[in-house]
Amino acid sequence: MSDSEEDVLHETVAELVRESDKFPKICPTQIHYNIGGYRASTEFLSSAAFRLGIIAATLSAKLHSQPVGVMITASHTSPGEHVLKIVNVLSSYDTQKWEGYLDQVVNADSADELTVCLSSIFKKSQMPAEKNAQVFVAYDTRTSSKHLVEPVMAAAKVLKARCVDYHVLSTPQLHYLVKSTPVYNTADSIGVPTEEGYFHRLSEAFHSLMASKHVCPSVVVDAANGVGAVKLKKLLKEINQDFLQVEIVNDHTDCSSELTTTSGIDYVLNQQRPPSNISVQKDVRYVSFDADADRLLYYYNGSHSFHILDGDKIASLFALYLLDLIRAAGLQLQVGLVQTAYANGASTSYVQKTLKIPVTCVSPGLKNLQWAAQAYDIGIYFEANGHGSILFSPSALSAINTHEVLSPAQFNAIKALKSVIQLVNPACGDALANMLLVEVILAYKNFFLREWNHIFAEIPSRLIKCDVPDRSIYTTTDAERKLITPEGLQQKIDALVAKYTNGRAFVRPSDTENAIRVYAEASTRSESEDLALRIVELLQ
Ligand SMILES: CC(=O)N[C@H]1[C@@H](OP(=O)(O)O)O[C@H](CO)[C@@H](O)[C@@H]1O
Ligand SMILES: [Mg+2]
Repeated sequence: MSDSEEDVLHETVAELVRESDKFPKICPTQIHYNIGGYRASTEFLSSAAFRLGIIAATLSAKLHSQPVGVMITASHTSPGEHVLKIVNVLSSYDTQKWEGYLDQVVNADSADELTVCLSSIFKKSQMPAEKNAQVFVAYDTRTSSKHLVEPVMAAAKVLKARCVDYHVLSTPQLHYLVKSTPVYNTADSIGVPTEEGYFHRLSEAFHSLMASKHVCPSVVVDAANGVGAVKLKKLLKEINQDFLQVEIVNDHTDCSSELTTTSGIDYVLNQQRPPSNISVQKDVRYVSFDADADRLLYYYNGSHSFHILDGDKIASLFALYLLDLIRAAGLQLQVGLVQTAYANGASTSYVQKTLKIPVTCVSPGLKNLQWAAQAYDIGIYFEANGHGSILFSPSALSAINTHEVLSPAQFNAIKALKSVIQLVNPACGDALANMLLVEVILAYKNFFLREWNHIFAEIPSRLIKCDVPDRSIYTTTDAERKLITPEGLQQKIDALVAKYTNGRAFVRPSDTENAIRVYAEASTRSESEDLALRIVELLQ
């Protein structure tokens, strides 16, 4: 670094540190960037947002002006809390290193510490030379979310980055905007980089896939009083009503209201019942989103019971459809499924034994699933909680785009594959896109939810969250399915599991909450419950 560059670096760091005084760090404890981003009380996050803005701009400069997104979302947090997430880049680019930088900067306590930290990071990344960084910010509908935009913008301004405030967006929309913005004019043209471009991409693909179907499904969507309500209404304006009828409930968009605690995916999954204000009618299908609209699940009332179609069922449905299309097109492409240990064992068996495609199990967290999905030509990845998408490798895209079609059936299959590529979100789970794809497949298969549900029967399972004083004593291996420490505990769990028919269980520390999660499967509901509770006793 030349002397003049050193001078610029010192000046910039000094200016950033001065500016950071406007967003003082008041959080008494350290916070860590984990698989869900930074999650903390809103009042603690304004300093984190400023410092995250610095890292976002630095990262963008390092990536030759590729935009870096900052999403401010309430997602599944309780009122008074927020999540700050770096969008897109951190799942693919030197994750550990940059997450480490982030934590150092965000947790620096004094001006001196911040100065040392920033100087070191800037030196390592050859900043702050004029590099035309770009930072895109967006927030969800929670009233307090937009207050965290200002600190991000302030940081970007000091670093002379181009900072765009996209206002209210769903998390997957911001991913789309970051991913579709051309850099170096070599955009792989996933679509026009505007919100309209996003809606157009979805509606065009959906219309093309539904064109030959003679059904008009009717769906009730619980938008969890989140951003999905606003965005789904916009999308529906572009969707031909002959193809899909949607009624939206829980569409209050200030999700600090009490209502979020009785709606949305997490409520439905944890309580195993519909949102409290929905009375589920027989033969109607229902969907719940989470508050930032990157996750979804379906449910319905059968003759005697309530059934949830979660991420495992959605992933299996996607696999079933893609295999059909690939076969019909006459393509040789390897489809694989990526899951976490929370995937129901029956879904893993179904995909491996019935669909005969490989399954990879990875640690929870979408970025882990996305990495693993890259190993396949077409990698379907889903967490049981409804978060997932499909990744098409560059060679799969090229094979599909250049395939020589020999019959009308092959032509139709290739056309459908191209539309699926257009429909799914290339960067993350997307409740809107995935709902449209589910509807396409149900129409194609002539399935109602019952038929879809019956592709396999879940092994009864139970998930329990245990609060513990110190989760750091729990360490794991094998995609977080086995405990290394506390010593001897895994052997005790194995001994318990062996006593149950179809028993499977694991214990892991949560990455996002100060808790331990216990998951158990066994042949009957009461046995899975019993196994989980006996493991909880072991922990205590
Ligand atoms: C059992 C479960 O649902 N775990 C969730 C949860 O992770 P934990 O590490 O279990 O807290 O939050 C993650 C981030 O949103 C998500 O990726 C993951 O699936
Ligand atoms: Mg979410």
